[in-house]
Amino acid sequence: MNDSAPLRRPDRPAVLLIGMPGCGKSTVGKPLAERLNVPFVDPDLLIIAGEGGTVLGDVSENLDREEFLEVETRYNLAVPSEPSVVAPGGSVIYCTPAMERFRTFAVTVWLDVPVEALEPRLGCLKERAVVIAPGATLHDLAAERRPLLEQWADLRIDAADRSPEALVDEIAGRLAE
Ligand SMILES: Nc1ncnc2c1ncn2[C@@H]1O[C@H](COP(=O)(O)OP(=O)(O)OP(=O)(O)O)[C@@H](O)[C@H]1O
Ligand SMILES: O=C(O)C1=C[C@@H](O)[C@@H](O)[C@H](O)C1
Ligand SMILES: [Mg+2]
Repeated sequence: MNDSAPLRRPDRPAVLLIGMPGCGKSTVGKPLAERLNVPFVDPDLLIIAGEGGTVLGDVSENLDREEFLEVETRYNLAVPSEPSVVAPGGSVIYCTPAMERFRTFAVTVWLDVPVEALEPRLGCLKERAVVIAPGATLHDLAAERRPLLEQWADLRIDAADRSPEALVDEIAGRLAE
């Protein structure tokens, strides 16, 4: 990731949002897609629809970590390589084959939100099926994921204390640079 490099990548028509669970990928992704006039894709919703259940926890409850990530990888590999805004679950950064494929057609934007702001946003981590080791805290998870987020991101957005509308403005502006 190089924060100062020009971002516009005409050969990459999609935008992939990454970040910690609850950072706002789904919330920001939808209006961003409207602004860019492209479809919005939330692979978590496709997983629920395809695997059955009403929340991701219904899908993950009988799967171990690796089995769940295999399911997540499979659904993310099936996202069309077309103009779109894609907002997968935060754990997509562990799905290396899917991330490598996204890199061929999407600019990856990391919504960076501090743990203190995430805690009140996140309800039940189990219902959300957050991929977190037993006994680990959100701080532990953020420390584990930060290097991966840095590795995959083309652009990091400081998304603390900012409305979804303000984030859409900033991301759309950076994409147009
Ligand atoms: N910029 C923001 N300001 C305040 N609250 C926000 C903001 N973005 C999202 N939220 C709230 O945070 C919660 C989680 O947001 P969201 O579901 O979009 O996160 P996510 O990044 O998609 O998480 P996941 O990785 O679990 O899919 C929601 O209740 C949403 O309303
Ligand atoms: O960041 C995470 O670990 C996750 C976030 C959820 O939205 C889901 O995508 C998934 O169950 C895991
Ligand atoms: Mg989401």
